[in-house]
Amino acid sequence: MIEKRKPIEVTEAVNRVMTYARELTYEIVPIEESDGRVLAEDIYASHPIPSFDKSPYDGFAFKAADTNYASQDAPVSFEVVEHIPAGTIGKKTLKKGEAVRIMTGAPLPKGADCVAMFEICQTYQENEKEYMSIKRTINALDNVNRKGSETLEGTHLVEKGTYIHPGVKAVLATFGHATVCVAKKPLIGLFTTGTELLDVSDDLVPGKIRNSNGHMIASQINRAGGEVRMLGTLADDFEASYKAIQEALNEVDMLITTGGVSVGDYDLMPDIYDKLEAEQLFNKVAMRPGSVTTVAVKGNQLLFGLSGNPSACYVGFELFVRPVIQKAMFSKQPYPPKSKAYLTTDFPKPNPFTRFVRSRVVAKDGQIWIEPAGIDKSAVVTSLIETNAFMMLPGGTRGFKKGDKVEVIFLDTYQGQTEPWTT
Ligand SMILES: Nc1nc2c(c(=O)[nH]1)N[C@H]1C(S)=C(S)[C@@H](COP(=O)(O)OP(=O)(O)OC[C@H]3O[C@@H](n4cnc5c(N)ncnc54)[C@H](O)[C@@H]3O)O[C@H]1N2
Ligand code: MOO
Ligand SMILES: [Mg+2]
Repeated sequence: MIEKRKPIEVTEAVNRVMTYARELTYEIVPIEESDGRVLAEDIYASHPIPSFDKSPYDGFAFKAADTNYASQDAPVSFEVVEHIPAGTIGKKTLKKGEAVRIMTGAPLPKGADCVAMFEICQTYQENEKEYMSIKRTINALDNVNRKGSETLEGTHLVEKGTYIHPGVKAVLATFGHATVCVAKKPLIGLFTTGTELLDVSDDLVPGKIRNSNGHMIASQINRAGGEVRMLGTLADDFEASYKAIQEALNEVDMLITTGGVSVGDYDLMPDIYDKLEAEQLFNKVAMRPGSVTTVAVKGNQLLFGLSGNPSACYVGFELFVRPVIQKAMFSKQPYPPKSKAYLTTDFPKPNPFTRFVRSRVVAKDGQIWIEPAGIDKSAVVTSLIETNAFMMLPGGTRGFKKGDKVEVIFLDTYQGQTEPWTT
């Protein structure tokens, strides 16, 4: 008789794991290499934006008061005393009746307090001098992009733990961050286990399968922002596996194994954890797939024993490993965001445990819809092709109907949420 495992709720399991999640360290990289990294520092505005009063248009700058009596019948004329391209400071201080020809982005000259676009100005020459006339009044500060109007100096703009995407990068460049302080990627060791596993380049032979979990999890680690150390495949041999895992722990921040966590004769991971004297946080979770997911901790290192079944392995990673990676990289929103969507089709399966259906989410006619991405079985790999979300169906329910509103957990996003969602 094997020992019967006691399942715990998913939220409880996530919370137990997160108790051991800790922030790691940082490194400095050139801004060019910061895409997809995570900020390890808060970013403040080191100067106002704009940093000077500037023209938002190609046109003329002058004193607004000079147009007080301008009208269709009584245009007001200005002598154009200077041209100011962007990047150039005007030399003149404008006097009454004078204007400068100014380009978008150029600083307003001294004495000017407004801009008029070319389109509402007439230009002409007289006695080799350049003039501009205008037929309407302009108010002071009209068409002036004021210093600090976008951002005041000292404003807290980007929070430590933010994923660096093109918008964040633009702000980093704006404030002169040629190098960026980013979270060091947590180094995650990865073993696949199973005597049945072939390498991706091997020919298929009877009874064996190619190792898909290794490449899948490596890809999930990369997507989550971690760094993977591929440690290879372990045959189902206790001593060799124990030794390899023990040694690997010296080299990585955390360790993932796939397979060998259930109750089979060759499922060695539980005994390996025992021999390592690692404390098992749980070995059964009230979820499908991935119920056999086992997480242990040795010292301050987490050991994730993900299921061997591909879909279960995939779900186990997203629910338990990804938030730990996010936390390691200073994220204040480490959990995948949850919302609601409408089911496109009946889902008649009863759910004794909380079910995480690999699903495809689409926005259609102003609503979010969700549908299973393929066969809903733990051993299935092909349903992962179109998976961009999990449909989270609560335990104890008897199936759902087309049009029902269900909970959805998004996977293809770098914006997480602060609190763990509850099942
Ligand atoms: N008597 C019971 N049997 C099983 C139970 C149970 O509760 N009682 N749970 C089932 C569930 S649920 C799952 S999920 C699996 C979990 O199995 P393991 O995590 O122990 O994984 P393995 O036995 O090593 O492999 C399971 C399955 O996955 C294939 N596999 C393994 N590694 C890979 C890989 N790297 N790439 C692709 N496929 C892989 C392996 O060949 C097996 O078919 O246990 C059930 N059994
Ligand atoms: O761990 Mo199993 O995936 O629940 O099917
Ligand atoms: Mg097994």
